[in-house]
Amino acid sequence: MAETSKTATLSGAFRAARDRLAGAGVENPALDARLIVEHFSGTTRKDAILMPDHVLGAEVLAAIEAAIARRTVGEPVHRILGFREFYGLKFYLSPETLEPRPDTETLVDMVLPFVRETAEREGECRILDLGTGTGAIPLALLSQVEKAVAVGADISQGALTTARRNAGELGLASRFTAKKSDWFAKISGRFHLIVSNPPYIATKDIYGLERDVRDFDPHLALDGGDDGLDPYRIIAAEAAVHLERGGKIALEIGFDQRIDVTGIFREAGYELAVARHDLAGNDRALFFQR
Ligand SMILES: C[S@@+](CC[C@H](N)C(=O)[O-])C[C@H]1O[C@@H](n2cnc3c(N)ncnc32)[C@H](O)[C@@H]1O
Repeated sequence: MAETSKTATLSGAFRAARDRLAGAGVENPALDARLIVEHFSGTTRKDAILMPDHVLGAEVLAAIEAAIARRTVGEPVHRILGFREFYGLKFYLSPETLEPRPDTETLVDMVLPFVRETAEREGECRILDLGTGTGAIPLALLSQVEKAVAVGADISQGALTTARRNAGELGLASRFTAKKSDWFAKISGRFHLIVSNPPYIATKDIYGLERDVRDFDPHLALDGGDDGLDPYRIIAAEAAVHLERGGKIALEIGFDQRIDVTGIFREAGYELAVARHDLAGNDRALFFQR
């Protein structure tokens, strides 16, 4: 990164970073260079256009250099920045949290009308998110529906600390409770909506995943057991006593799991009400009712 160290302007730092990432074979070098340079220099896209000759100090250049070095060896750009945007909101990450993915916005879009209608009709909508990670799903819903409240459950204490932080940063802490629980084990009460993006990769497939997922997302967030379906079986078997009358269950699934997951929930007495594709056209979200 010697070139960046010598280059003290905003545009120079960006070019050097982009060229370094391109040389290392990073997939979107210009985008990642921009995210890194902007973040560590505290500048915006507008600054890059309006003041390309803005001089960056030695400390900023050193931080950019360190970040570029991490990116060249495969660390995902949002892990380096420490946050990722989801549903237009900023979510801080930690080693214990999955990076929330754009595909999961499909799930939020699918359930949002139900959350709004329930909140209007009942005066509130109580949501339980199983395996909450950063809190991305329930916090996105709370940001859209003022009369909604949520419990975000996770078995990982580190994830819950991050989810609590995100709720606070987003001004949603008064309507969000982070709860340590092995699925339903410590959950009490009934909810209008149970939502989950559980770990759904078969154990044997984890080592074949893309390196940025396999090496940087926590395996606890990925591993769904022998066939990837264990969490769905638990949720299908135990959800009923936690659902309000007319309550629904919404799940993210792997691209090839629609038939299996629908079968698991049918056997437990649910019918598939809605199925949604993600932006790539893959099956991604299922909505069940009794
Ligand atoms: C695929 S990640 C989803 C994270 C977040 N909901 C999202 O969509 O970005 C699955 C989450 O389930 C949690 N998890 C794994 N096993 C669990 C269990 N037995 N009980 C509760 N949560 C669990 C993981 O810690 C992880 O946060």
